Amino acid sequence: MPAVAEFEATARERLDPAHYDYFAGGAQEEITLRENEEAYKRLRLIPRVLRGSDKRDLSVELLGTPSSMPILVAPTAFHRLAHPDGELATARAAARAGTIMIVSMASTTAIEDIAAAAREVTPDPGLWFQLYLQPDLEFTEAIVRRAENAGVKAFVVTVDSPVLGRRERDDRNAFHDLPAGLFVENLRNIGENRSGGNTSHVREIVMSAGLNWDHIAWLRSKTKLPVLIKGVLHAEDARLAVHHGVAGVVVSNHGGRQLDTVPATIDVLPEIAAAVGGAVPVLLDGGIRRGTDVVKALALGADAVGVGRPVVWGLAAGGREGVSAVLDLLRADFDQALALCGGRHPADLTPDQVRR
Ligand SMILES: Cc1cc2nc3c(=O)[nH]c(=O)nc-3n(C[C@H](O)[C@H](O)[C@H](O)COP(=O)(O)O)c2cc1C
Ligand SMILES: CC(C)CC(=O)C(=O)O
Repeated sequence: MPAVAEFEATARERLDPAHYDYFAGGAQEEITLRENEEAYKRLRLIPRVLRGSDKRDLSVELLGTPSSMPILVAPTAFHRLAHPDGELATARAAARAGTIMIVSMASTTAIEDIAAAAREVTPDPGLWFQLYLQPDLEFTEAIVRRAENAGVKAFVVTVDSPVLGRRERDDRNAFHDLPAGLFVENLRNIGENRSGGNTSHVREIVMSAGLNWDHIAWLRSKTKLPVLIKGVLHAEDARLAVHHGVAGVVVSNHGGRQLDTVPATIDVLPEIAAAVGGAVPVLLDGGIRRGTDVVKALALGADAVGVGRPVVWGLAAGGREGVSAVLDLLRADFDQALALCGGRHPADLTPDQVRR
């Protein structure tokens, strides 16, 4: 079974170089981008023995959503740049794998169509929706309603993007707009009354540096669904998140695409897990490429991990089949690493099994 790196190599051959750079790249010198993967290579695993690790069960439940494994599809934008089937292919593959797909608000397919594709595969797919809270709260609320009506089961608010990071590859390639015919479909036809009745109007996503905890309280007052925040790196922010009633925390540096030189997520996970103290689920993404990476993250306190680029590489390499192949590969790799560590279930892994 090919490794994630081989899917990346195939994707690179198939993609327009500017689009490959958009997916692959990080902010500025890409120190954090590299660090996310390098940090795992510095960690060593200590297996437990004679624990009867047959009959493994990889399934978890996160905030009421069951998942066949603790490996989720992290939200990534613009899947139709990677493959013509775009998010439809990703959603079908995630549904087939029985795992949660966190749909990016910046998807190039409407959430209703994504949900319909997933439902072709399974009646009750685990779809969550990532939000960039827009300064126009009425507009944001309309997106929230739209996603709820499509059947999403949680909202994941990205909080690491008060402004967009500077991606120098995109600057060099002058890649700043979607090609003709591709749109951020979730922002189509929302608030048309205020834009003069133009029904094909698609607004641009704006990053809002003005966001604060009151906006999280506002969102919680507008939806009964769990609200997670994504992009936490400071233990005090994790504590504040619990204090403010957030349902879950995603330890993320946006795959090294926002503030460069922040640490690898795996390196801040222990302090964040300690700060949260089990009050809410802790998820992590960034640099997960192997089953042993998943094992390390779970051992150090994550309830589940997200994969961003590996899914995009699978999509670009082979559409739905490619995404399925990547998810199957990560599942098999994790299952094997878990067995080798003496675990039967994700929760069996403990911090003493990881050494620096
Ligand atoms: C091409 C690309 C697009 C992304 N788009 C979004 C997005 O729309 N919303 C978001 O919250 N995070 C976005 N992210 C960040 C991912 O959710 C995730 O944090 C990151 O990809 C994890 O790192 P990995 O790619 O090493 O797995 C994006 C990442 C990439 C690579
Ligand atoms: C629309 C974008 C801002 C998507 C994103 O989060 C990213 O490219 O990292």
